[in-house]
Amino acid sequence: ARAGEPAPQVSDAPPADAGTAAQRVPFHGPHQAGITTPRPENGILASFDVVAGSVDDLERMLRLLTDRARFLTGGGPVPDLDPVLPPAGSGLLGPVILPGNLTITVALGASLFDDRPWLAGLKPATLQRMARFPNDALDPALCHGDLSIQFCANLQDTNIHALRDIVKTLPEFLVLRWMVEGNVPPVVPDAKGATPSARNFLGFRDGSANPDSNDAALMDRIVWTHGAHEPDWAQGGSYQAARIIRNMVERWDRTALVEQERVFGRRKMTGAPLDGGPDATEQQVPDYAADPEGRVTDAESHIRLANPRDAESQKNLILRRPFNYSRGALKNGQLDQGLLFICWQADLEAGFIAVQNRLNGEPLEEYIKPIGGGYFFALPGVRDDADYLGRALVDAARRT
Ligand SMILES: C=CC1=C(C)c2cc3[nH]c(cc4nc(cc5[nH]c(cc1n2)c(C)c5CCC(=O)O)C(CCC(=O)O)=C4C)c(C)c3C=C
Ligand SMILES: [Fe+2]
Repeated sequence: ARAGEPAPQVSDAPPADAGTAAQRVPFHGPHQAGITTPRPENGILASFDVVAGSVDDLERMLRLLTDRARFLTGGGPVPDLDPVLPPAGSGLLGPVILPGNLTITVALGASLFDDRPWLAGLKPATLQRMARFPNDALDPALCHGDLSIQFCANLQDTNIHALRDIVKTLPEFLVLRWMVEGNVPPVVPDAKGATPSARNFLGFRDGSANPDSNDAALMDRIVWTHGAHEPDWAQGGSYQAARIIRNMVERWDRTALVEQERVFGRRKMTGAPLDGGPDATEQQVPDYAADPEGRVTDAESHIRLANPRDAESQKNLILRRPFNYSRGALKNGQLDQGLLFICWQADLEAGFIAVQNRLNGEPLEEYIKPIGGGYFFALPGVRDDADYLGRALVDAARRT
């Protein structure tokens, strides 16, 4: 404490930063936030079963969701109610909600369409139920769902507050199926002010070769749905592939560094590709044409299989936006840690499914185990105060 200021007490809350608490991501726009938005420190992915037997139900649910998301991401005072009633909110954030960089991203699963004849013809072109891949050990309690909501914010309490608000407001429509909490460890910017990629729980920088999320033309091509094969209502949305992938961290921490680097095809500390010189950074682009036999970068390495960087694989680019998760210990005494892998693409089959099929059998499989997840379609954005999430879908359902 400075002179004259009271010394901090055990019972004081850790001081928050007023600037970051007030950070606000615009809710309105052609696309939903939380997809090309830079990741804040914390995330939650929650999957729900939907109770909606008619278009009217669906409309009421989507309007309610929109209202809550608009308020929670914008912030403002919580209304005072008669004390004989439950309070308007959980109170977790106090009487005035500070947005704290919150984004709420709503996406629909294939089962929402498949189980409802009045939506059947309107399913996005490549939306489907997630099928098992060879290395998967899927827990049914952690898979699929009619609707996903991704919460991202500076503080996990902001996400939890938003989740509790939505669970409380929409009990007649939403039944929680599974949820995973994750985080992205902050990194000190380098001397030039650039921030390197965050590390995952295997200790490697994750995100180095991600497409540039500030390149709007690139995002239009690889992230946002477009084209005559998609229903009109779905233009400007995006497919979400979510995978809960356990990391066998005890085994990994006993694996030789050369093997760890061979498995990924990158240096552990810098994130540079293996064909880079001693000063190479994670931004350096590997040159596979100069290494056709895979002597420097193993042909089976994670990055080479995920993106062989040939003309053909250009159409398989995806935007990865993952979170690390750590949720205690398993009954066998192992740490329960992993990656909440989330990626976004304009076409699920050309994106995640094609990349995962190339990765099947990769050496990394010895250290990871996918245990859950699902595929969802993020609705196009909410244009203005008069609009709501999925309005075009509801209008189309009424016409058919
Ligand atoms: C199907 C898609 C992918 C899954 C599932 C996946 C899981 C996964 N990845 C890591 C760690 C790293 N991945 C890296 C690169 C990378 N990964 C994918 C796809 C999936 N990863 C792609 C498309 C790429 C980029 C390849 C390229 O363009 O060169 C890296 C290297 C650094 C980086 O670019 O991010 C790491 C490290 C883990 C731990 C994991 C599952 C637990
Ligand atoms: Fe990866």
